[in-house]
Amino acid sequence: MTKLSVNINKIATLRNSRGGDMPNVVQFAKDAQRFGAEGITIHPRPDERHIRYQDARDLKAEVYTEYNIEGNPVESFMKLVLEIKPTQVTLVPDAVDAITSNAGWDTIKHKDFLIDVIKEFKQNDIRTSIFVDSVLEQIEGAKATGTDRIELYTEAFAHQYSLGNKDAIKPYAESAKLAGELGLGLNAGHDLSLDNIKYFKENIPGLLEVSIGHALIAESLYLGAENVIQMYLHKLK
Ligand SMILES: CC(=O)[C@@H](O)[C@H](O)COP(=O)(O)O
Ligand SMILES: NCC(=O)COP(=O)(O)O
Repeated sequence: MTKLSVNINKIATLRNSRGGDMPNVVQFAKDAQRFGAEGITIHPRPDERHIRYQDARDLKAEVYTEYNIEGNPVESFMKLVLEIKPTQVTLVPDAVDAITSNAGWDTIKHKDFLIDVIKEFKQNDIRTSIFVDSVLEQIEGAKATGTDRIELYTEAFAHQYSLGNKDAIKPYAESAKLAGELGLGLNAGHDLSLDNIKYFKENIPGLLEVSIGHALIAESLYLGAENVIQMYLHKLK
């Protein structure tokens, strides 16, 4: 069974574009859970251009499924996560100016840093996951940090799959196998979508959780547009 955690960063991005409170991110999280989401993911960035630190606090009371907070463990992020104590923290090595996440950790180079950070979260009963590329040495390096889980960075798979290259799944399947042998829990995310999720799931053993945001929100807009346009037309009759 693979859990679906809905990433609601895009809801905050849409809200921020007008400066008001529409759509309301807490209400969206409540509704997403009512619709069946098994987790809510947010990724607060230091410049708060998507989800804000205060959103992260406001969501705490309403997320009764798995609450997953992703981000680079800079001081302000560490403080926020330790204050909120979500179900899971996913560590992502984002540059401050990255448009979106674009690489996994170098778990070998940053081993000592990751060991310290992971220890602190685990001492506070927060499950840890680290964002990694599908490279076997990096999965072994992740094991050495003491993390509970890894999250496979799936952007390359999603891109290649969209071009028809189904073999792009191979490094992910090998990484998943190794993670299972090492006793690491397995999550995945980035650019997963209605197009590629079934194939990904079918080929990745032991997949515990996927976090999906960008495509899920875009698909929701598109699949909902006909209904909403019809509702406007009806009210304008
Ligand atoms: C960690 C990851 O894979 C990203 O997809 C991220 O969570 C998305 O964040 P943005 O919505 O800020 O691009
Ligand atoms: N961890 C990945 C995530 O939360 C969502 O990524 P995306 O679907 O917005 O690319």
